[in-house]
This record gives sequence, C-alpha cells and structure tokens, in this order.
Amino acid sequence: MIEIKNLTVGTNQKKIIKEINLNISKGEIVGLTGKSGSGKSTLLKTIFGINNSNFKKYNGDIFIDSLNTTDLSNREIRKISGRKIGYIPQNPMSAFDTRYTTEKLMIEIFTDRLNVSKRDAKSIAVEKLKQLGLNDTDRILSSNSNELSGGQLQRITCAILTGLNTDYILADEPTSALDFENTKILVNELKKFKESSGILLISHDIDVLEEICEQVYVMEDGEIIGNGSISSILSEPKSEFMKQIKKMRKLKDDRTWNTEKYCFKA
Ligand SMILES: Nc1ncnc2c1ncn2[C@@H]1O[C@H](COP(=O)(O)OP(=O)(O)OP(=O)(O)O)[C@@H](O)[C@H]1O
Repeated sequence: MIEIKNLTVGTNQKKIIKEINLNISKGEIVGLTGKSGSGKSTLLKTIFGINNSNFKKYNGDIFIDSLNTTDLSNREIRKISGRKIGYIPQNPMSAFDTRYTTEKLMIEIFTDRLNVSKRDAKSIAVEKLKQLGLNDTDRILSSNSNELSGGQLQRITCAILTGLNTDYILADEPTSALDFENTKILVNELKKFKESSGILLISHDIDVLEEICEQVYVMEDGEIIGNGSISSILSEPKSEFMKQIKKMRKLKDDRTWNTEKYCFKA
C-alpha cells in the first residue's frame, strides 16, 4: 500500500499541497481531480520523488509498502522506479531521450529489469504496445520520441510499466490527449492492470473516473476537500468546481437525451 500522511510541500514562499492524507492499495484505482493549479501533479511528483528543485517538504511522510520513501536519495528512488512505482507524466516529451528509438528504449528496460533476452524483450514490447492500441508497432518501435505524439508517448510509458508489472502506477491525465476509442482501450488496460497493482489516476474526465475509480479525491488550493464515489461527490458538491462539473454533466446528459429524441422522431 502507498500511504501518504499529513504531507505538506511547497516553495519557501508558499505551501503548494497541504496536509494530504491518502492511501492507494493494490487492486484499486484511486482518482484525483480538481481545478487546474490545485496541486495534483505536485502530489504525484512528490510521491515519485521528482519534485521541482525549489520545492521542500514542510511536513509528513510517504510509505510505499512500509518503506518510508520521503527522504530517499535520487539513486535510491531510481532503484525502486519501474519495479515498485512508475509514473506516467502529463507532458511525457521531456521524460524521453530523443536519441533513443522506442525499440532501443523498451528492449534496454525489459532486458535490464526482467532479465530476459533481447528477442523476448522485443516480443513483450510488441505485445504491450498492441494491448494499448498502438497497433502500428513497426513504426512506433523505429521512431524516436520527437517523432511521436504526447498521447503515444504516454501509452508507451504505460506499455513499459505494464510490461514491468510495476506495483503502483501514478498516472497524470493519461487520457487527456486520446480520442474516444483509445481512451476506452487505455481504461480497459488500467482496469486489467489494477488486479495486481494500485493506481493513482489524475483526470478531469468525470466519465473515466466514474467508470474505474471507487474512490475519488477532490483537490482545491492544495488541499483535499472531499472524497468518495463520483456519484456521492456530485450529489453534494462541496466546491464551485464540483458544481460546475455537475452542471456540465447535466448538460451532456440532456444533450444525449435530446439527440436520441430527435433521432427517434426522424
Ligand atoms: N516550480 C514551481 N515553483 C513555484 N510554483 C510552482 C512550481 N511548479 C508548479 N507551481 C505551482 O504549484 C501549483 C500547483 O501546480 P500543479 O501543476 O501541481 O497543479 P495541477 O492541479 O496539477 O494543475 P493542472 O490540472 O493544470 O495540471 C500551481 O499554482 C503552480 O503554479
């Protein structure tokens, strides 16, 4: 289990996330939503140990399967990264080395971490890419990161982490760059993956959160202001942001209904 206890992080001038308490167990996808700038990505980066250099911890602890990772060195973080915990960044471009093709990158990671031959590593890469809807595997594998889109790079990261069978995945808006069909594919992969892993998922997509998260946390101004199922959160929205989401949802439902009515009439 990942346990976050009373975590407060920020710059010298300002606390960005405040007194966060949150748990992620294997077998569940925990959702995280909230206004832009409320601190969601900061929380994920803090858990993964890659926060901005001008940030400091004011208070709190992070435990990953009882190991206190709050003050681990970069070297120690690298050791658990990919095995115990993996991160799908919101802007994956900077996480990839543009000199590497996807094939070189995936083969290197799988041979190193899974102790398999290059041939087996390539088979795993092809299988995982296809599972994530990246069916044009020859092109994807022979491309460098600067020849691929942000959504493709996020799915490649997801393919690497599912290939490694990482214990916990922190995913920062992995569906935001995807069309409907590929969102469905990724959602199904996350659902399958949660059987053996725990996932913390940032999303603004209420339909996605509703479909795959039993527990969703809402952040505002660095604090968690509510949690529960999407239906319970929307039935008693505690902030302006959640009220807006409820309104948007109703508009969408009305539109769907109207469209159906119109189609039937026609
Ligand atoms: N390096 C930094 N120095 C100072 N403040 C920062 C830094 N990085 C982010 N912030 C501030 O921290 C706050 C939280 O940012 P964060 O990226 O965590 O928000 P978010 O909820 O993930 O937003 P979004 O939904 O737009 O991705 C914002 O006000 C942002 O301006």
